[in-house]
Amino acid sequence: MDIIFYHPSFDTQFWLDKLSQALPDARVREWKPGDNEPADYALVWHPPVDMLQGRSLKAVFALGAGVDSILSQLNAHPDMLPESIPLFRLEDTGMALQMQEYAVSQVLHWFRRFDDYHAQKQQARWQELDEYQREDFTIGILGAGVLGSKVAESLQAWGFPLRCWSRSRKSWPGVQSFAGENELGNFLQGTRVLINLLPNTSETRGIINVSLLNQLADNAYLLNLARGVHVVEDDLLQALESGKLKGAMLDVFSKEPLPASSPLWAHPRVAMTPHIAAVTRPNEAIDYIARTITKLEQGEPVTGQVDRTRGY
Ligand SMILES: NC(=O)C1=CN([C@@H]2O[C@H](COP(=O)(O)OP(=O)(O)OC[C@H]3O[C@@H](n4cnc5c(N)ncnc54)[C@H](OP(=O)(O)O)[C@@H]3O)[C@@H](O)[C@H]2O)C=CC1
Ligand SMILES: O=CC(=O)O
Repeated sequence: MDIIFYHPSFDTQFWLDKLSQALPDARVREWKPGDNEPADYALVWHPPVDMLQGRSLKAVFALGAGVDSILSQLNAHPDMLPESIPLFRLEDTGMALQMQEYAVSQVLHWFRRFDDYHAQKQQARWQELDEYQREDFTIGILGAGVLGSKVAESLQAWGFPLRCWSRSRKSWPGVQSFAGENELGNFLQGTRVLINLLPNTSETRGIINVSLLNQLADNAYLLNLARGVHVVEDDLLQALESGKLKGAMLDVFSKEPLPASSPLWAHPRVAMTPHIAAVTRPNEAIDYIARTITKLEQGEPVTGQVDRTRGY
């Protein structure tokens, strides 16, 4: 079996060595421009179109959880990957724990008013503030998939009221489930901390806009862990100015790296990280890919296949 690998920034040799160890019968090689030799599987992130075009592959694996970039490439070049070739993505493979760490630490930061205490420190001000109450700190998670479900689980341990919003209804103990567009308004009403873990699709792009933000509880917080294009950045700034939003923590931006001219950099109530909320962990990812390829070869059922019509 032949496997081709392409990632613009990973340590390719490390991946080739580890993949060869995990799949000893496979010949694994880095794809380079001009390589038209046959291959059975392709492991990719932001692949050049000619890497995949015209190949009769058994499957393609995206080396991340979100497949928005490869699906948008496919929109522009539908012949790059015919529908008959399944596309897989990474399901968790170590990302859920990272998302849990990020979400729990940020929610507790806001709940314990460390943002306010930090602002007071800037003014050398020693003043005890009123404590927030858990019952006023309802957390709403947009997206109740692999990562959203794990984030909900970790926040449950802290006793916050929890709710989630997805396309299909969930029945998770202790989490109120809202499903579909018709229930989005009820989901937002009373939500104090909004955590975004939606995929980037034509239905979700721009979803965090002025109309959505206005439906949140007053003095709400936004934690965007999914994609920058979910948020209309001008509307976010407006909601911060009006006081509707007390703070925002952003890991992702509509343009990355965030341009130096963005007003988000200097905003005192916006914190940010450079798209590191959950990075691909090579060992776990290789383990998942090797297991999935082995099952595909044996005709066994697998998980992680992207529904290209749905967009995630
Ligand atoms: N910042 C970072 O470092 C990282 C960001 N990400 C982002 O996180 C996203 C989520 O990942 P993951 O949890 O694995 O994805 P999943 O596909 O497992 O979950 C997606 C969830 O979103 C819901 N959803 C999709 N479309 C809609 C819609 N139109 N209306 C309501 N709900 C919708 C789905 O509903 P249903 O359950 O009904 O299908 C599902 O619950 C990724 O797509 C990626 O963009 C991922 C990894 C790292
Ligand atoms: O943003 C990262 C991903 O895996 O998706």
